[in-house]
Amino acid sequence: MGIHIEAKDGSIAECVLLSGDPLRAKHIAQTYFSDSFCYNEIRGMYGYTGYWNGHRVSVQGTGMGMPSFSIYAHELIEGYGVKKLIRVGTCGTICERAKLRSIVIAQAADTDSGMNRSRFDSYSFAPCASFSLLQRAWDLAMEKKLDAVVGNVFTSDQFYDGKIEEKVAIAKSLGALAVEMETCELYTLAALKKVKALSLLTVSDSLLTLEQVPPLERQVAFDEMVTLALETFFD
Ligand SMILES: O=P(O)(O)O[C@H]1O[C@H](CO)[C@@H](O)[C@H]1O
Ligand SMILES: O=c1cc[nH]c(=O)[nH]1
Repeated sequence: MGIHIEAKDGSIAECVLLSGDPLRAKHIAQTYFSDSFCYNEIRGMYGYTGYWNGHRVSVQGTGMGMPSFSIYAHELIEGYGVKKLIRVGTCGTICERAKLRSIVIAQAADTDSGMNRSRFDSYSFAPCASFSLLQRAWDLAMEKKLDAVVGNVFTSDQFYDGKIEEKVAIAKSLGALAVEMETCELYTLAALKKVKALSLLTVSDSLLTLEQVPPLERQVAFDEMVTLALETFFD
């Protein structure tokens, strides 16, 4: 039992899906898992364990931004022995290749966050996906002919950022595909704690055209990404 997760020992699977929105986590458990139960309600940050195609799996809400995400990922790994984590999130596209509802498979993450400067001082760590998960997700996405792209993302510290246009221009010029708020911390914690991690992101809006998917779809939809994540764990 941790400060933010009240699950009993042994009640969280080794493979965990991570969603910023706790209601997306609830929806995933209700839609994809059999025999599921809710192991966490602290702060309304739902976590569920169940079975997918006979495999034991969990899903946990993380909240938005690296500090919130970090608390849940830390407690899952240190307190409950979680070994593989796949984020199933949303992102804003900043490139022509990723359209609304495309899946972005995050190979690595740029950031404007100060968290890794605080951790590593002048050492500039490169947060990147676990290659085995990345390769499997990519191969599956191609096999299934999904509208998926692989590349870097920009993990931003602020959603409403007065300097977002300048930052996106830099990120875009360096080849980043999309903006979101957690992947850098996921990949950093995975390296520090020797676990495997991948970030899959469905494009919910465009910073280029300002199009958006409707809010309910952002909360519950994105079936292709969730199925891809589960198949990546258990292929
Ligand atoms: O949909 P989630 O997983 O929350 O991800 C994205 O959406 C939130 C911003 O609206 C941030 O957490 C960002 O990373
Ligand atoms: O962080 C995020 C997530 C979705 N869309 C954005 O523009 N930013």
